[in-house]
Amino acid sequence: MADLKTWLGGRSEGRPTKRRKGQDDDDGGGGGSGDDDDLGRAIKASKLEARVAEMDEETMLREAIRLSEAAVAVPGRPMGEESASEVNKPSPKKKVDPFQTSQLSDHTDASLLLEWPDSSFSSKPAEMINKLEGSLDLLYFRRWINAHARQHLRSWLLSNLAWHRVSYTRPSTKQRIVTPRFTATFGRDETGADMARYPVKPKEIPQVLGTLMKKVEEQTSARYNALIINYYADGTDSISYHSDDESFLGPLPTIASLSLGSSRDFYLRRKAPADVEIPPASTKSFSMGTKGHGPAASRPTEKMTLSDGDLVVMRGRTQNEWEHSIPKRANAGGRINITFRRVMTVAGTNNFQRYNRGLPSDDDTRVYRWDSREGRMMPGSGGL
Ligand SMILES: O=C(O)CCC(=O)C(=O)O
Ligand SMILES: [Fe+2]
Repeated sequence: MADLKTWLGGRSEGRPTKRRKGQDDDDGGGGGSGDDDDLGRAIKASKLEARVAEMDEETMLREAIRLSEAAVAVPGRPMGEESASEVNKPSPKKKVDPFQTSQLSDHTDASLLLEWPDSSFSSKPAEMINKLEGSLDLLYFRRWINAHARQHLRSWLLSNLAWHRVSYTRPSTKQRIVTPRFTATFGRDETGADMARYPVKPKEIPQVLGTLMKKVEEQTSARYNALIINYYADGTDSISYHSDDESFLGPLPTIASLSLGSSRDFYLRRKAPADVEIPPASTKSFSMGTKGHGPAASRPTEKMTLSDGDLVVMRGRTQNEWEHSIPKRANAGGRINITFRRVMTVAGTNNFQRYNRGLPSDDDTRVYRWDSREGRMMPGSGGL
């Protein structure tokens, strides 16, 4: 077993997690800033912020299911920044629509969204975030999309997309998982496979998103063919620690992630190298790849805040050696995140459909649409 100090500071090869996209959708929590010196302070702070960091895996799962069910039952907050005093108030009775989606849906600047002129984007060069000998390799374009364009994009997404709240029963534990966020998925088959090989046919990438994807490709020097769009209604929605390191994304996948709406913490945590033993998370029979308490809490972490318009690109060995998460928070309004990635196989695309759009056999096959009068997602029909 490698010495922990060496592991914290030194070179190591990561070990891919066994989680697939969307599996065990509890909340990771935990983490902190990346430098070893700051680690204790950061962990303490992050534990205060994310109470789930203290829970064992089983409790986290139960809590996640409870919270995500509550998030469906309780009206979510509309997107936009909120003052602290507004948080935890009962849902407002009057219509609150800070994105003015009702007004914009008729007046959405179609030419802006279809052509995406260069003036919609910041020309500032990316900040490069490189840690632990390049194992973490990020490009960070703050406020990449300008305010006008991102408002139109948000409105367009909310007005036009059909969203899913995927639920499924985990085969190993028979536990019912409700993913604590809404998702929409689009993709393009580039394998030339017979469409019969897709139990759920990938949805064609809408033109607005296809042209945006081209801009992201130019900016990030990579090619993509699959989009996962996440909508986090409020701070109870989250994505737990995971890596997008599935083999169908290729050996060193580049994943670009665009944020719209309320700011959220984005935590990255180094995986345990293959030669470091991680004690089990609890005495219960839960095993979640490299997740766990104890040494997990002392892994190098990097904490960022992703704000409206920010574009982050995870490159190189990042997915192999690090995990990332959006932890639950008390204070958060609505947020949309669009991830761009390149899926290489039919099985990969089917995996995305499974974990982001559900299957006809799932409990909840409802489609959700944004209701601008209610200011939240409601079961509905239609949409892209
Ligand atoms: O919401 C985010 O910023 C992260 C989403 C993510 O990690 C994913 O969809 O794989
Ligand atoms: Fe991810």
